[in-house]
Amino acid sequence: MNATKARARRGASIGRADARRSGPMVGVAAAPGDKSISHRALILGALAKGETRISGLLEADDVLRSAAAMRELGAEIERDRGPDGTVWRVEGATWTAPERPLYLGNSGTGVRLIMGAAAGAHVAASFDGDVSLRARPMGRILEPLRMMGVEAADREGRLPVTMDVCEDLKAINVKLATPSAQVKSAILLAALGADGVTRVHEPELCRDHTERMLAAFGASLSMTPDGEGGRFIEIAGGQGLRACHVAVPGDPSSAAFPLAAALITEGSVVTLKGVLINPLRIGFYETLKEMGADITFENEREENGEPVADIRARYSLLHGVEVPAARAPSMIDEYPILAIVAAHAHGETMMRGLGELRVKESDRIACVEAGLAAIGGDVASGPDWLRVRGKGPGTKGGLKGGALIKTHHDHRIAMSFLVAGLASEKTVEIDDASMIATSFPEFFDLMMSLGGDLGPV
Ligand SMILES: O=C(O)C1=C[C@@H](OP(=O)(O)O)[C@@H](O)[C@H](O)C1
Ligand SMILES: C=C(OP(=O)(O)O)C(=O)O
Repeated sequence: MNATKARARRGASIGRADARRSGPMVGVAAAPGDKSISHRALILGALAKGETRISGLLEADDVLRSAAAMRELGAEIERDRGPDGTVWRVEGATWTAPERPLYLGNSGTGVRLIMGAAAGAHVAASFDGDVSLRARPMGRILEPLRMMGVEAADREGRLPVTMDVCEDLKAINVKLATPSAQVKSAILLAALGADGVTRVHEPELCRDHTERMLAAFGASLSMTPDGEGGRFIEIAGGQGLRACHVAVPGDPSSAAFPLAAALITEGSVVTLKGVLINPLRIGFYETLKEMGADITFENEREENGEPVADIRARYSLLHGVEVPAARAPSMIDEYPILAIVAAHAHGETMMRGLGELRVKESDRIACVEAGLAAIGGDVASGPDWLRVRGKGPGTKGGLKGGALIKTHHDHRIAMSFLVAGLASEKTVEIDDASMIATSFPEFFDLMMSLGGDLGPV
């Protein structure tokens, strides 16, 4: 066993980790299941009549917390290993008030969608999370739920939150103030239990997995363009859901890390198979192509109502670009890794419309700026923008490395800076790799199988 493998074997429950200049990164790997779709499959399955079968579920901490919450609310959930792989079986139920607070760990998607679903299912519940989740805004969910009639106690718009039952939930007509699929989804899930037709105006389109999956579970909802790039979604209350089979595609947000590593380490060519290419999720890949990346979608196909492809990336000489604010919802989780790629491009990459990054697992604008500056990047930021000036790849450009990066309980910051280390002059170390398990538990194994020299220290 070589030294890299030996340190990987030290386990996934890890603190510090580091990454060294590596390459080439070469190989083909399956992308881990999509986190957004995995949460939704469990939640809708738990609400539906009958047995929902889920294949390809992402078995990461965030998703497993949602599964645990569904059990607490009354659903029966089993994990079976069959001849064709692992299948999760969810037997839906009439939800009942859980005995303890639902603890969603680090997961914004889990807590926000389940708050909406619990309101729609007419159950009382309390919600809590880790130190990062406790710092994130929940007013954006509580406000529409209160308009529907829910009474809830919170800690200045943050967790812990305790929601009462509202038997006569009212349909509402709302315009989303922030382009957030989590807010939109919470409202749609609550609307299932409301009296009348709820109408959500989404001025900027964001991921539509809830809408697609509600339709797959037999709900009727309508989507109408607003004539200005957004749309109206209408859904009537009182609809029951019917169990179905969900095949979870690969996560484009996770695939971004090995593919970005290939783009910035000389001689690399990496393919990630079965990645979701829903148009509302692929802003990162569009941006990379504009930067001159040799990145291709191969074998495009439709699986279970979502478009997927195998994505291949080759080491490329990149140039900086202006990333328009309008693209932010379709690549909202990919800015940290884009900033690392941009540091290896020639010239300036300007990213605008990033206000939402301030309220993710960490303040991602601040974390990226501090981290990149510590490893020799030329970076600046404003309230909702980030600018990276790259010096080009390789030994004359690239990043110096040689620093310990603070990850602030944020998996995407952790993975982004480990990828940076693969193409830096000196080792890049991160203070805490444990959060990587919230979205991408196989990260170290997959990156090492492609040739990356990284792991726990
Ligand atoms: O709906 C979802 O599954 C998600 C929506 C996004 O959050 P917002 O809707 O708050 O932007 C994204 O950042 C998160 O990782 C997953
Ligand atoms: C923001 C993220 O997730 P969540 O909001 O579910 O915590 C993410 O995965 O980058």
